[in-house]
Amino acid sequence: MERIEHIGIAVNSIENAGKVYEKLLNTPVYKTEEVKSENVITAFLQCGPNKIELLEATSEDSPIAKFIAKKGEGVHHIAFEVLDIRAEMERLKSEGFVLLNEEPKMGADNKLVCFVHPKGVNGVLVELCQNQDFITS
Ligand SMILES: CC[C@@H](C(=O)O)C(=O)SCCNC(=O)CCNC(=O)[C@H](O)C(C)(C)COP(=O)(O)OP(=O)(O)OC[C@H]1O[C@@H](n2cnc3c(N)ncnc32)[C@H](O)[C@@H]1OP(=O)(O)O
Ligand SMILES: [Co+2]
Repeated sequence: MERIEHIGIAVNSIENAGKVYEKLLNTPVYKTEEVKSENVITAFLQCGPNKIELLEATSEDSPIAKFIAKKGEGVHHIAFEVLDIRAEMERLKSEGFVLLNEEPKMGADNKLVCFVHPKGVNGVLVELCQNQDFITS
């Protein structure tokens, strides 16, 4: 794992939360993107070397809608940057972690992503993400 790439925050409204985080971090939302496969709209703000990813559900069966219904708005996941996502997925599987997708899938910001079940990580949903530029195979 290289570094924390982003922290994902589940919000009811990207528009409203975007304004709050722009004030908090004193920097503008630099990108918004819909990720249809996850049923979310995302908005990104840079915070030093890391990013904050705001996530709004686009449907009731979105993981974000389910999370907010249970726990309310708040920190949803921590994403770690990896150089070789497939190798890291194999390593985590061999360590007994439960992966939520068998193959890397496309996330926001041109990244390949994989999620690790929160039950095995002390209640924290973990995302692995690899910049597409790092793909070697
Ligand atoms: C935009 C793309 C990408 C990026 O590029 O950055 C993203 O970040 S997408 C983010 C949204 N996508 C995901 O979260 C995908 C992975 N998540 C899942 O597969 C599911 O949400 C889940 C984690 C497997 C939970 O789904 P499910 O089992 O259907 O929901 P439940 O509500 O029944 O939860 C079971 C259990 O897990 C706890 N839970 C759920 N979400 C979280 C969470 N984010 N952090 C911590 N714990 C979580 C939930 O509370 C339940 O616990 P118990 O009640 O104790 O059983
Ligand atoms: Co994320």
